[in-house]
Amino acid sequence: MKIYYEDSMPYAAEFFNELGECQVFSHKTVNAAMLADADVLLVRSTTKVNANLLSQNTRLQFVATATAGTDHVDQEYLATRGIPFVSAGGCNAVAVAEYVLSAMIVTANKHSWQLADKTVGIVGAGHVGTALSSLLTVLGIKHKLCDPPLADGGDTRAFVTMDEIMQCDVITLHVPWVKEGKYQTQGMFDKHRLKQLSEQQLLINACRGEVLDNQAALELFEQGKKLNLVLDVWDNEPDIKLELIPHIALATAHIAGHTIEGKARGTEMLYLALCELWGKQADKKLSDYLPKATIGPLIVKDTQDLLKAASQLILKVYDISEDDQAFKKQADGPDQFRYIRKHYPIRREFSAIVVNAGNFVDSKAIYALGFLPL
Ligand SMILES: NC(=O)c1ccc[n+]([C@@H]2O[C@H](COP(=O)([O-])OP(=O)(O)OC[C@H]3O[C@@H](n4cnc5c(N)ncnc54)[C@H](O)[C@@H]3O)[C@@H](O)[C@H]2O)c1
Ligand SMILES: O=C(O)[C@H](O)[C@H](O)COP(=O)(O)O
Repeated sequence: MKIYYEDSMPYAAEFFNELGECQVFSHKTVNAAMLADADVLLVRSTTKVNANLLSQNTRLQFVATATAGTDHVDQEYLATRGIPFVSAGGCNAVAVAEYVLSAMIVTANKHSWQLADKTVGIVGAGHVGTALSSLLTVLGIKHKLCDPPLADGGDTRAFVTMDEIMQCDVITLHVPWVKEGKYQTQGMFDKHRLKQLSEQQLLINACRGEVLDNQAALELFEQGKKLNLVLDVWDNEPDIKLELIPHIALATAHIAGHTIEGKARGTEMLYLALCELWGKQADKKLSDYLPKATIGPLIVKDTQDLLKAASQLILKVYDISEDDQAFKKQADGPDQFRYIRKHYPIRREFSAIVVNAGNFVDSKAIYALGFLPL
């Protein structure tokens, strides 16, 4: 069996080499002829899987993406050919939730906000929204969820409307890119919604660029509107609107989910799916491959205030302002956008970091954020 996988999938050789004959490709050069003899195609979000790419292949029996988002895959087309498709929903939910926390802490420090007094509006209560909600609950930060598809489907959590979300101090977007229909998300934050935001609010987009109208944001900034935006994702990546970057409070290159764990979990999920499809015993696991963290053990300095103590720890593990500075310095076109993503430094999740909570008044809460006890 020939297994083709994208070169940006960590540990793909370790997971797939024994399952078949592996071929590695880059999204920049992959084409229909190259994939003509593939039995299995494994991608990340940078490879567009469609009729054109698969036009010379008649033997594919499995396509999968090691990502949460699936907008780069023409699933209708795969269905017409009866090719099963799997995605890695949830693989990087914790990474994105930790990214959002870092963005909130950096913003709070910059503007002397007390996060304990703020309310966070989470749009999209799937894997990422739920992971973020859990972290905010541990930290005692008030938050609201908006997810009409889940509400309509019988999810019993308390949901609010978008109008209520618009009143929140922090609004963070975790929806798929849906181009049309009842639950359309494309252009969800259009000029009308962006205009309603005040300088006191923070809007974070770490889902898909097309959910927030980038052109409208640029026009508002150019008219003098003050908006507090954190953007990890951009309209039309990698060829993004460079003029928008200087206006963005924290700007990053679609790396919110790029912890080692987040990316590698995606690979592991596809390995498990392929083993299941072929009725093979899965005998490999991610924990055998992940390196030990180079940070830590960290020590909790503050002994009383959970938010203060947690914020210090979180910024030691992941300080988004470092990514923001590097991005603003380097991003000058599509090649550079790709380069920054491909050469993203090693980032770990809280679960890889040992913390000595010492005499801290609420050590259970520290470990509930995911950190490892000493
Ligand atoms: N920046 C990154 O690195 C990164 C990482 C992971 C995911 N993502 C993006 O974030 C999205 C969410 O990830 P996830 O793993 O939580 O996906 P998910 O599918 O688990 O959750 C998405 C949620 O959005 C809800 N939703 C759909 N339409 C909606 C609407 N109109 N209004 C409100 N809610 C709506 C769905 O019901 C679902 O619960 C992904 O689709 C992907 O595009 C980006
Ligand atoms: O949808 C996802 O899972 C994320 O956007 C993911 O982080 C994209 O990363 P990429 O596949 O582009 O490396």
